[in-house]
Amino acid sequence: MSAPETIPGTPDTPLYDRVCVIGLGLIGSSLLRCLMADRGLAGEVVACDRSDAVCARVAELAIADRVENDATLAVAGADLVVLCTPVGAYADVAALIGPHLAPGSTLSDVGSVKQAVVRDVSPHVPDGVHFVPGHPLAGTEHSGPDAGFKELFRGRWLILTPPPGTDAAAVDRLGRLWAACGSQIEVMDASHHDQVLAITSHLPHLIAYTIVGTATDLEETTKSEVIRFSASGFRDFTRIAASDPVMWRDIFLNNREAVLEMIQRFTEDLTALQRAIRWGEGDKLFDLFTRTRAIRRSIIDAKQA
Ligand SMILES: NC(=O)C1=CN([C@@H]2O[C@H](COP(=O)(O)OP(=O)(O)OC[C@H]3O[C@@H](n4cnc5c(N)ncnc54)[C@H](O)[C@@H]3O)[C@@H](O)[C@H]2O)C=CC1
Ligand SMILES: O=C(O)C(=O)Cc1ccc(O)cc1
Repeated sequence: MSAPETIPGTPDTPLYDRVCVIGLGLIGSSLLRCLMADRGLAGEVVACDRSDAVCARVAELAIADRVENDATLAVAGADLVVLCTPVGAYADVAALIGPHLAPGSTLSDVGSVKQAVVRDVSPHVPDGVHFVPGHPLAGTEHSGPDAGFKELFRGRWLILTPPPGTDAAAVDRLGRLWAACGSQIEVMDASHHDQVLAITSHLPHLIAYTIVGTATDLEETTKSEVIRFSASGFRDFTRIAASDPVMWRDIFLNNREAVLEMIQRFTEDLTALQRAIRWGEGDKLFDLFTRTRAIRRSIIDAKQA
């Protein structure tokens, strides 16, 4: 699906009458900021988090019309509810809010995995509520409501994974909301999403956690040198390895099959490189590094096109 050309809504006739965002960290608070900046998207913006401190901070930042600590009250009368908690909390949150979702409303999310989300949330979605899972391919290593910003989704992909048979109008309407936040929309099935994200996002994060963990386990003197002299390669890994531990624990536990398959393939390729280094097979190293450089260049070219 390409970005729709129609104007998403106006303050008089907004795209959704009431949008409720549950989980007010980096992603939830960025979405709130987008909704508050464009009053054609939501007539009323309701924010909900289980943490009193987070609710208080969101009220202070004034990035919602109303802040609710109780999710059952927060979702009442909303025609769009977006789950923005770590995915490990989805089953509990869905069980809690399911009976309170308005008929005809849409339930969505921003979770980094999609098959487990369908597994955990679908059983709690009442008949007549449209369930349209989503994933913005946009983020940082920071967490919490202060980390969010309204430009986060600009120029980034937003993947929707509606289960077969989902109402097309509900999918289109949600796509228009994200397009208005600056995202480019793609629709795919949940299992394909999880395969693609396992190699493009989940494995890179696992490698970063591993490298930084390995450096941390080095003896004290070497460790302090690593920190002191860390060049850009290692520094990039430390940025990614600073990502939220709860969120990433939940991602790996909930995309187990695809991640394990990618680890297997990666391990085999790493072993091949290990052999090439051991036996001085410079051609093999050169050939691989030449191919990977071409991939990097094609990504940059595609971005500039
Ligand atoms: N951080 C990133 O770069 C990206 C994250 N995502 C997805 O977005 C979701 C949220 O991630 P972040 O915003 O980074 O997390 P975050 O850690 O910044 O915020 C999560 C918020 O959820 C709240 N929360 C946790 N359990 C809750 C519950 N049971 N009920 C109500 N609130 C609850 C926490 O109090 C916290 O305020 C995750 O599912 C993640 O996979 C998607 C794209 C990028
Ligand atoms: O900070 C980075 O480099 C990221 O990769 C952010 C990110 C984290 C999780 C996602 O599901 C999508 C994007």
